[in-house]
Amino acid sequence: MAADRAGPRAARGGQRRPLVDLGRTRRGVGRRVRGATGGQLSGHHPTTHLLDHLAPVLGGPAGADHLRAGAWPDRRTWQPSGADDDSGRPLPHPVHPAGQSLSGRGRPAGGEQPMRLLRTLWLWFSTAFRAAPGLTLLMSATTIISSVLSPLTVLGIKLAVDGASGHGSLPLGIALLGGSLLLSAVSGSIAGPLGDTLDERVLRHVRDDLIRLTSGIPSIAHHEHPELADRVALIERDAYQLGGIFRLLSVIGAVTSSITVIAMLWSVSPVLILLLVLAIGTAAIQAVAMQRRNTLWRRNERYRRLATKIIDLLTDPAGAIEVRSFGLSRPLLKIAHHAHASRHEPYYGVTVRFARLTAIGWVIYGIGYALAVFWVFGRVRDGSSSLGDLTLLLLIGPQINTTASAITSNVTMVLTSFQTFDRYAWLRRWADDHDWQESVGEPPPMLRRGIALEGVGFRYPSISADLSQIPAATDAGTDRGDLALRQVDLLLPAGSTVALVGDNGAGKSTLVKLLARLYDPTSGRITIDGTPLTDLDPSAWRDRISAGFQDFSRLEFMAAESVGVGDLDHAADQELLDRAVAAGHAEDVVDELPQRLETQLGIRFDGGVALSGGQWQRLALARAFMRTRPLLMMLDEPTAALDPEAEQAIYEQYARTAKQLAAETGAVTVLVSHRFSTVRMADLIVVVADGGILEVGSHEVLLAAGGRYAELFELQAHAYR
Ligand SMILES: Nc1ncnc2c1ncn2[C@@H]1O[C@H](COP(=O)(O)OP(=O)(O)OP(=O)(O)O)[C@@H](O)[C@H]1O
Repeated sequence: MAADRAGPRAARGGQRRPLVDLGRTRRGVGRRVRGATGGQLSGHHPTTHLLDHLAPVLGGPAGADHLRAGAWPDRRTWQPSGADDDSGRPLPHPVHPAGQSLSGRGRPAGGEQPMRLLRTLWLWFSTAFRAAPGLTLLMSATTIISSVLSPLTVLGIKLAVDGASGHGSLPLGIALLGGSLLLSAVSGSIAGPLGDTLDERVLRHVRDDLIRLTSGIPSIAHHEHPELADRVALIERDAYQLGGIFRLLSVIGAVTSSITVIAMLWSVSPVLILLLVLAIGTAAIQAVAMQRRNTLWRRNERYRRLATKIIDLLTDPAGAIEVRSFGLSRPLLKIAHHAHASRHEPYYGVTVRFARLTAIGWVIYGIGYALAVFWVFGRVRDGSSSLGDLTLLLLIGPQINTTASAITSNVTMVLTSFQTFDRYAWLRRWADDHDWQESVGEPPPMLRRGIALEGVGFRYPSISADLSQIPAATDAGTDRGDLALRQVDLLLPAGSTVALVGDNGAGKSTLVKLLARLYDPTSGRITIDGTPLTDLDPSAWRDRISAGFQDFSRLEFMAAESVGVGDLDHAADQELLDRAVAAGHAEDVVDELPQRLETQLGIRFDGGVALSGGQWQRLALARAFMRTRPLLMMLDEPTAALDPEAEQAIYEQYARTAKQLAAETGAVTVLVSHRFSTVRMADLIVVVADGGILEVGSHEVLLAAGGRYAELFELQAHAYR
């Protein structure tokens, strides 16, 4: 069987779906395996499977023999996909490196470019001022002052030497020298600590803003798109570069000091300007190397995310059992090691290559400088230059390469910071464009007609190659293609309980997520009593939803909070809490806790207690019962971790709550379940298949119709007989 499966895969050029997909942006990417997932895994050693699937992600050979045999793949052949290998060879996957294009895939049109530049510069200025206005002004002044001080010191020495040898004004030289040394000492002593403090304030400000931006976006699309995830990770990583605006001013400093150096060299002989040119050329090689390394870091961000994910998996107690029992620790570590290597090795290659070039450059500069000193020495002897000229050249020698390095490294730093700011600005725009601010309507106090899906089609954002396409108004074709849902027309009548059934991957949970407006449909619309869901304020709508999910969160708070956050406005209402705990059949769980609802959950906290999967699920269910007037109650296989007795009790509770809510608010209860004994209690059963609706009707009607529902029901009933 395994061999059979390997055949077609091999024929497709080994393009297998990676287990951890971090950067693919084409059709089919990001979709979970549908249907017989277990079948796919069987026949493979789990480790082999894992490595087979990860190989394309890492850009290595599709097979995992090299790892199975314990042999490391030749890293020279392991260029990460999309990586800049400097060889000009075509790269295996057309990866869209994070941070290259900032609005969709293409570069912005010519007219947009200056505006974007101005917006980004404005963000740079305003970020520092918002974070620490006084400090920013002080640091800016200090930076400008210090940048002219050191050349002035040298000029002061030249004047003093010339004055002492009777060729100029000694007092002026001494005054200039003393004044600049004094100022230099003062500004130097405050610049360091102040600069660090300013950087730290800006960093904190940016981090807070990032959290606000990403958690403030009402949709969850940005958590799922690999390119977006890369960008957010890069902004977080490079946030320190968003530091004080004084860094931008230091470029002005570098320019002024180079003008001073040029003037001083010119005063000795214009030929000596060549020394500065030579130094700038060499420093530019250094700067290009730094840029190359930065580009590599950015391009290979996906490897860092992969390695981090693996380390998290290895250290997370929740995954520990599977990792250990499948013997995944070693292979996972190897993969993490390779991910790191794929990220670091090209970096080292660039570093070594450019280090050689830079060394040669500085040797040439050194020889040039020595020749210049001999030449000026000769001119002093024949009287065409003064002793002050020679002193100036001797003193300015180190200044020349410091100035050259300062110019290039400042320009590089500004460009890099600019790119980071550009990404930051892009994220802010993206958050702005996706904040659904235009949705301001309030949901009705109670449902009269119901919730309707009209021609709803949906493609997951992770499948959109282009970030600007989230959400995209694309057509829902007849072929499912990339669509998780296609042309769904369905009315969920007010006051009804609707059960969604269907195979794994049919689209049931996707429907539920759209009802909660975690995403907007790609086509078609959802209406609430005739009002488009997109017109309703997303928070106001979510305030009227209560939900229990299969993938519930284990909120390691105090037990009371873990339940209470189901309705934040009433999280401290003891009566509500007790009612919700009773409705979620979590009383036993709470009774067993040492301080009942006041107990800290989670063993990683002081005095925290561990709960079993079922106990966590009961608390999650209690959370779902906190809201008292929902318009929509969604239960997506919320009892998977419960024993059959508890499950039955919970469903009876749901039925009672659904009836009560139906009478009070006309609420719709949507239930996703594979258990037909539960499903049959629903008023309406919807059979979902391949992203569309196959059958709709009551249990009796569908059974009599003898279609897919009847088939599935019989199958399960037979299994229980
Ligand atoms: N976040 C996601 N990004 C991309 N594709 C997704 C995502 N979640 C689900 N899909 C894909 O959408 C399709 C429908 O998935 P959905 O979770 O809705 O199925 P389901 O009917 O709830 O399945 P199950 O019974 O297994 O829970 C599947 O093909 C799945 O691979």
